[in-house]
Amino acid sequence: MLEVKQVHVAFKNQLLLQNASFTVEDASITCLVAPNGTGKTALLNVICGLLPSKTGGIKCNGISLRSKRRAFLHQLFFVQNADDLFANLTVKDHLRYVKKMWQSRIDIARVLTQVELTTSQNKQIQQLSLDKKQQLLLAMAIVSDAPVVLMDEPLNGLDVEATQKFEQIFMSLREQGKTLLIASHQLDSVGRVSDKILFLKEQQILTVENLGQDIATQYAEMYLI
Ligand SMILES: Nc1ncnc2c1ncn2[C@@H]1O[C@H](COP(=O)(O)OP(=O)(O)OP(=O)(O)O)[C@@H](O)[C@H]1O
Repeated sequence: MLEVKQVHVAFKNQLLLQNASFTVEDASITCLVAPNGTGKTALLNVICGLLPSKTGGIKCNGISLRSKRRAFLHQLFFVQNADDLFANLTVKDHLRYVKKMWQSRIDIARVLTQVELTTSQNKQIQQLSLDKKQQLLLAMAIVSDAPVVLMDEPLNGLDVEATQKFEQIFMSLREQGKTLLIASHQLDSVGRVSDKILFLKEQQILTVENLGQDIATQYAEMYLI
């Protein structure tokens, strides 16, 4: 379980999160939804220790980020932006690196097949289209075998078929017991895969169970009306 308690994030004159708290249950998919620039990426960065929170604390499976940072980070894999991949390294280089860093036993060849990247495994990142980079980021998360995966806009740049494939992989990871926290603007996908939705509004997190209602309508009521 991921527990975020009373985090506070601000940049210069911009307050993004104030005493924001929520939990993410084991073996679940939680989606983080909010308009551009409200702080979704900042929150993911706080959870994985890349940005400090002035107050509160974060625990993953009972391990505190503040007091046991290394053990905490071993529990997580953060799927960041495709721009953060190393341009001159290959797909396979990235997967080998993750396997080593997370001391994982996951078979890279199997994951390459799962995400349909086998034929691109020896290509450098600079040769890849955005959808292939997104496939690689997802593959890295799977190879890490981390119990908790944070993803920042993993569906950006994907067509309908690739989006469906990603949704299936998210759900199969949940079946395997993985915990996913996904920031996304793709509200249809959010509706199909999430157990809970976190709406970031007025520096707070509002948690809503996904009971099959229309997410776009909820989003409009929350932010547009
Ligand atoms: N390192 C930083 N220094 C200063 N301001 C920052 C920094 N990182 C983000 N911001 C600002 O914080 C605000 C929130 O940014 P963030 O990227 O978290 O939003 P977001 O909800 O993820 O948006 P999007 O949906 O567009 O990805 C933005 O106004 C951004 O310019």
